Amino acid sequence: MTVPEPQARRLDGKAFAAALRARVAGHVARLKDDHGVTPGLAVVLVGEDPASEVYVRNKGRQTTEAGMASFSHRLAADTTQAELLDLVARLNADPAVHGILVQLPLPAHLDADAVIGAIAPEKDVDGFHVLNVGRLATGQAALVPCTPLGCLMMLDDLHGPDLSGKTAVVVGRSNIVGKPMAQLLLRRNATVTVAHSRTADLAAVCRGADILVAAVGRPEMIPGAWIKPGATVIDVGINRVQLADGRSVLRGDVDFASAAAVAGAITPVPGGVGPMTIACLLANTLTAACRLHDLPEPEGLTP
Ligand SMILES: Nc1nc(=O)c2c([nH]1)NC[C@@H]1CN(c3ccc(C(=O)N[C@@H](CCC(=O)O)C(=O)O)cc3)C=[N+]21
Repeated sequence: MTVPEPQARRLDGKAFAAALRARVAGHVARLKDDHGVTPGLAVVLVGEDPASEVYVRNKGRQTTEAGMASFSHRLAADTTQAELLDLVARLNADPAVHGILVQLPLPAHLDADAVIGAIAPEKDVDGFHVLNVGRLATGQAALVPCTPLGCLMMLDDLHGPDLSGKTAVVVGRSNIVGKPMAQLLLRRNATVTVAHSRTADLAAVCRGADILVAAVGRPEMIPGAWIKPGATVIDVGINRVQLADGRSVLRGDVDFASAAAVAGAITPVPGGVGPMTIACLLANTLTAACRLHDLPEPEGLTP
C-alpha cells in the first residue's frame, strides 16, 4: 500500500509571526524615539487555569521583547464582578495602558459580556467590544480580533488582498473567530459561507471551499476527504489530546496528514494560527497606541 505524499505547502505561522513581531518592534522603537510613547498592554487573568497561565506568560514575554510595556493582573478565582469592573475602569483611565485583554473564559459567576462592554473600545485589543464588532461589520476603522486578523494576514500573503470569485467556508460561528473571520473574508470579496454543527452535509459544503477556515474546537474532525484539491486550509483549532501512551499533544480541527495530501496549502498545529494570534495582539496594541496619541498608524497591521 502506498501512503499519499503530503503535497500541500505548509504555512509556517511561527516564522510569519516572528517576522510580524520584528516589524512591530521596529515601529515601537520609532514611536519611543520620535514621540516618547511606549505602547503598553495590560493582561487580566482571573483564577488559576494552568493553560491560561502559559498563554499569559508567553504574551507577557513577547510584549516585552517587542519593546512594549507589559502589565499583568492576576485576580483570585472568587473575584467579584464589581472588583473586576473596578480594575477595568482603572486600566481605562491609565495613560500607560493602550491595550486591555481580559483572558476568557472567565469563572462562571462573572458576566463576560458586561466586562468586555466596560473596556474602553479604543483599548479593546481583542476586538470583542460591540463597538468594534459593529465597526468591523460596517467597514469602519476597528480593532479586529487577533485570531481572524492573523488568519487574514496569512491569506493575504498567499493570495493577495483580492479573493474575488473564490469561495470561502468558515466552519464555526463563534464571536471570537467564526463571525469576524467571515466579515474579513467578505471584505476581501470572497463568497462566504458560515457552517456549523447544525449544517446539513457539512462534508459537501467544505468540499466547495477554495479557502477553508476550521474553527470548531473538535480535534481532527475535518478529514482530507472533505477538502477540495488545491484548497487553502487554515486550521484555527488548538485541542489538547491525550494519546493512548499517555502523552498529551496539540491537534487542530483538521486531520493534518490526510488534508495535507489534498490541499494546496495548510497551516499546522502547533506552529500555525496560534503564534499569529499573539503577534496580532502586539500589532493591535501598537495600532491602539498610535490612535490614542493621534499619530499615523503603520501600514499593513489592520485589514
Ligand atoms: N481575551 C482572550 N483573548 C485571547 O486571544 C485568548 C483568550 N482570551 N483566552 C485563551 C485563548 C487561547 N489563545 C491562544 C493564543 C496563542 C496560542 C499559541 O500560540 N499556541 C501555540 C502552541 C502553544 C502550546 O504549545 O501550548 C501554537 O499553536 O503553536 C494558543 C492559544 C488566546 N486566547
